[in-house]
Amino acid sequence: MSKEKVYIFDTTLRDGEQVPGCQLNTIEKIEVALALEKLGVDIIEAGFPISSPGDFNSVVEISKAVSEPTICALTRAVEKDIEVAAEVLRYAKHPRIHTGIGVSPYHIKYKFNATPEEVIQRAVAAVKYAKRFVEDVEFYAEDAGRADNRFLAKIVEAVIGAGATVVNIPDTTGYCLPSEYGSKILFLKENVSNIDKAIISTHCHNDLGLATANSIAGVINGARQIECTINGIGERAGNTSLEEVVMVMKSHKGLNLETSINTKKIFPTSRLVSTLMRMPVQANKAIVGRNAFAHSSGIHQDGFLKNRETYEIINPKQVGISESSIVLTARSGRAALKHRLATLGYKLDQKQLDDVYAEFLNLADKKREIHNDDLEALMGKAARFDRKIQLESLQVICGKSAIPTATIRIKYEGQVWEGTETGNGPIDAAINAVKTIITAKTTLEELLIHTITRGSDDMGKVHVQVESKGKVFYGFSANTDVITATVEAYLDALSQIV
Ligand SMILES: CC(=O)SCCNC(=O)CCNC(=O)[C@H](O)C(C)(C)COP(=O)(O)OP(=O)(O)OC[C@H]1O[C@@H](n2cnc3c(N)ncnc32)[C@H](O)[C@@H]1OP(=O)(O)O
Ligand SMILES: CC(C)C(=O)C(=O)O
Repeated sequence: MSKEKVYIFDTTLRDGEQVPGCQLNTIEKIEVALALEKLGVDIIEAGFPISSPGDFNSVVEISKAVSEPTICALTRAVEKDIEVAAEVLRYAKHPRIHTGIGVSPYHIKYKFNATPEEVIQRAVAAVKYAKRFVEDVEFYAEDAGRADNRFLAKIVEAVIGAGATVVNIPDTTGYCLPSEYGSKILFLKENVSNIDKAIISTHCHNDLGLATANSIAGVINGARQIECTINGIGERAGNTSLEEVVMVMKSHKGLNLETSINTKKIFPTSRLVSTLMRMPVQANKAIVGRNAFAHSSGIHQDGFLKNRETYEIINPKQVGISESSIVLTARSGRAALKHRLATLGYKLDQKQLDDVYAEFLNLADKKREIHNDDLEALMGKAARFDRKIQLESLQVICGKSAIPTATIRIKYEGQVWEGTETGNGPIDAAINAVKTIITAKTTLEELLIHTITRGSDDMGKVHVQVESKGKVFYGFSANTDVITATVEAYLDALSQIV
């Protein structure tokens, strides 16, 4: 059975741009419009031309720049709005006027102080007026989500009779449950005599987090256009997210619905909109969030590494993300650690892996995320697990007005030794404390401490150079505590001398 097409009506530049702080200039809007064209959207709602000279100009320029998608301009059921929209759309290859009026009891009573019959008359008059200028006229029944279904059917039938090519049934306040919204669309399919002459469109807001679910309920029940935005931006809690509805339809083959979206362009378009609108995408946002394809717990990572589909329903490449990621944290297991170390060129046997894993967990408990350079540091350290002199404990007193003092316990030749010494700083005190135990004649020639600079919780890496009897020995360690790292690096070098 061939799939039915669902038209994607993108309103990022109209409903999305209504978000405080997300306003774009004309050049930025053209950039987004061109990206939407490449993405494959069918309709771009470019703006509300009567609202300001800037918006007027943007719709003109977008109409000139974009050739494939239909360019749509929003209006109220007001003649002047429609005239202005018609004027800008003269430049569009495929123009559409989107006009409409509020249809819920709240809108009819409070916004318009009108009767339902008067609202129907204004709706019909607006559609007829728009038809004078363009063939393609979409009618929106604002707040249809809270409107009485019988009244909605009546107004929808009247505007289709007046020439509307698309009827938009917005859940303006994001109130509906998916079952209610789906039934509303079905009700229109079954109770509007001329419904087959128009396409039914969904336009669902996300006030209860149900925008995607409601839009999908809409198409399951017969709507064939979804209004949506990149990253789900829009008035208040946002609009339906384009990437979500498109990927729901692509993933659920049983729905038998398709869109003309080039899904590989989803991620780049999401980033472009986020950057230009200065609107970060939440990390856990479906499809395009930073964590949407990131696996961070051991059981998931192990399953994912055995077979991607164990924990992924979408291949990230399908949406333009090059690969999934494995984030190493204290919740990661050996499988993930082994995998990452292998990508860094380390092949470990089980014993080595167990040893590094123990060190890894110690570090991961202190840091939020373990990066490759942390692992390189750990591996440098792990290679020396079997050093002759082991640090058992270290306690340092330091700070302003304190005499830097270190007490150290080290294990050497099966015995534990303790020493305490002062110094001109905590590192000097710790090295002096070691010298009270390991008395071999050595010179600490060089001590290099550097941090990996991801923040104050990062690891310090320490390299030392120790001279003994004319020969130079190198020691290395890494630790979130740089004094401990320094002593370990020093003991690493001494282990090669004694
Ligand atoms: C559901 C949506 O419409 S989403 C789009 C929302 N986007 C915007 O509002 C942005 C663009 N809006 C604007 O720039 C301005 O609000 C304008 C230019 C449209 C109107 O500005 P103003 O003339 O100053 O009116 P104001 O915004 O204060 O009030 C809106 C008026 O439009 C009326 N109105 C609202 N919706 C409609 C409609 N669909 N059809 C007819 N009239 C409407 C209101 O009843 C009110 O009229 P009133 O002053 O007679 O009570
Ligand atoms: C103008 C209409 C489509 C709208 O944005 C809404 O009802 O939310």
